[in-house]
Amino acid sequence: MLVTLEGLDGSGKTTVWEALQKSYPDAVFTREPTNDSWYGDAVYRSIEDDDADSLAELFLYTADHADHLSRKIEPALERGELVISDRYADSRFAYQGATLAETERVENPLEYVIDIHDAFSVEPDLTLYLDLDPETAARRAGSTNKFERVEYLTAVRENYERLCERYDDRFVRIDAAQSPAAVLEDVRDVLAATVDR
Ligand SMILES: Nc1ncnc2c1ncn2[C@@H]1O[C@H](COP(=O)(O)OP(=O)(O)OP(=O)(O)O)[C@@H](O)[C@H]1O
Ligand SMILES: Cc1cn([C@H]2C[C@H](O)[C@@H](COP(=O)(O)O)O2)c(=O)[nH]c1=O
Repeated sequence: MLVTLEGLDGSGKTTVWEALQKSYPDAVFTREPTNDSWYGDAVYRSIEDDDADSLAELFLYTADHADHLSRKIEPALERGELVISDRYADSRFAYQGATLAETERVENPLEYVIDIHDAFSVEPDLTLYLDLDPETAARRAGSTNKFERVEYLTAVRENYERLCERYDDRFVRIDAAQSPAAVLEDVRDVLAATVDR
């Protein structure tokens, strides 16, 4: 089973992902951008580049995703393991969908990014969406990179809203404005009802 954690920068995904490692010791914990491949290194270089080309950046993230799938996720799923990923393809849909809209490079940016993935990606079974307002998200994240701006995060959140509607069979919204303990409790309840069933 593939479970993904999604949300704005600072919404608390990594905090939850780290806490879950104790509860699911046999699961494969992974993340995007990856932090163990040169594809991931290239993505991080692009994140630091304020002038990165928006389409080139989309394809760097997507290359990292393709490698992540074939090298780690698909083999784990074939072994019947639980995979929990801190960010996944929906981050691309939401973030690069917003970047491409800002730079007006393609028509229907969200559809464009989704279509690129359709041919090869694996859809998650469950997506835990940590929903938080952009102001709190940017403050928590510390506005350390070009993505962590309130205006941009507002557009990203609007895309996540579209994804919640489109993929309502797998998206579960968690109120990420709660205390860390309350967020984790909600996450554990959802996992208990799906993964542990
Ligand atoms: N529920 C919460 N309430 C208040 N602060 C929180 C909460 N969850 C996490 N934080 C704090 O907010 C900051 C960002 O948390 P975290 O790194 O888990 O977010 P993230 O969604 O993984 O961010 P990013 O996508 O930027 O990596 C950290 O300082 C963390 O301690
Ligand atoms: C996977 C992915 C990520 N991003 C953005 C979101 C963040 O601002 C950075 C790095 O992610 P982290 O969780 O804070 O380490 O990258 C993106 O724009 N598109 C993606 O596909």
